[in-house]
Amino acid sequence: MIRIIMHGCNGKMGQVIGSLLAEDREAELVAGIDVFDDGHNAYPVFRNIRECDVEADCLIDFSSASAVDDMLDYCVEKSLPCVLCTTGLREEQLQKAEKAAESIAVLRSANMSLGINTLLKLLKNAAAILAPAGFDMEIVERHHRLKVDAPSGTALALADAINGELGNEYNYVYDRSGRREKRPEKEIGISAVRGGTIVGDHDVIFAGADEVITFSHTAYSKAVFGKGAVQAAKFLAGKPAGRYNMSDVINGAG
Ligand SMILES: NC(=O)c1ccc[n+]([C@@H]2O[C@H](COP(=O)([O-])OP(=O)(O)OC[C@H]3O[C@@H](n4cnc5c(N)ncnc54)[C@H](O)[C@@H]3O)[C@@H](O)[C@H]2O)c1
Ligand SMILES: O=C(O)C1=N[C@H](C(=O)O)CCC1
Repeated sequence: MIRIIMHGCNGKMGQVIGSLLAEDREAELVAGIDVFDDGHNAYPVFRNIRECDVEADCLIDFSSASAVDDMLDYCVEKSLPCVLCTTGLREEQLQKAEKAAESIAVLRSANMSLGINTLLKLLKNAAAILAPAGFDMEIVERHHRLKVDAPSGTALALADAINGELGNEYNYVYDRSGRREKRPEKEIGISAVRGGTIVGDHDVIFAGADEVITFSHTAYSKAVFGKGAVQAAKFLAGKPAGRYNMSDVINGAG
């Protein structure tokens, strides 16, 4: 059995992971960490990660950006592989995750779904053909009203996949309201919509002269993220230090 610690266990994603692992024959939740706890979980919950003394093979994190620094310190100290799913991290935190990957296995992915990870690959081909032909690129994401970070980590990852393919020459534009000028060529517009219970929609629009091609991904339930995270934890347990991503899991690398 692979023993997993759930960081952010009483949040929406933490509870999804709990339900998935309750039915899993290969992995189990051995402890949870959350600042809020009403005692309803079937595993021990610690309000402070420093208090968690439970042995485990991997940690899954769906918490809050403000909780990620302590979580990374804990994983490094305990030599615990970490599936880092929280979004909205600052640049210094991304660097800290890179540094942690020098001593433990770290898999960071803004979106654990198979669909988005496939889209990340498809976009590279599309951008390589369409951008030189003069197509403008815009990303529109839509999420539930409780989401605190904007734009979504996924929207940024989609933009990075396109930009990386194009030599990182494009600027990201989040707000055009103060501008009075035509759209420059080398930009990727990223727009965020928040409302209701939308699980997560991403449209990547390539707009050319007289034609538009749109790649759309819709998550219909949070289970798509949860399944990917559990799959990633099983993959990461026992792996040597290094930075991993969802394509390693999907391709079954190593
Ligand atoms: N990578 C993905 O596929 C993916 C999918 C969904 C959500 N997310 C991201 O995961 C994060 C959590 O999402 P959610 O919808 O579950 O949010 P949520 O607000 O429902 O849950 C977060 C939980 O973390 C807890 N928390 C806050 N500070 C903490 C701390 N210091 N220590 C321990 N626990 C703490 C909160 O009490 C809460 O229970 C967000 O950043 C979200 O964008 C990523
Ligand atoms: O519900 C959320 O919050 C989500 N966050 C991730 C992001 O920011 O991209 C993935 C989709 C759901």
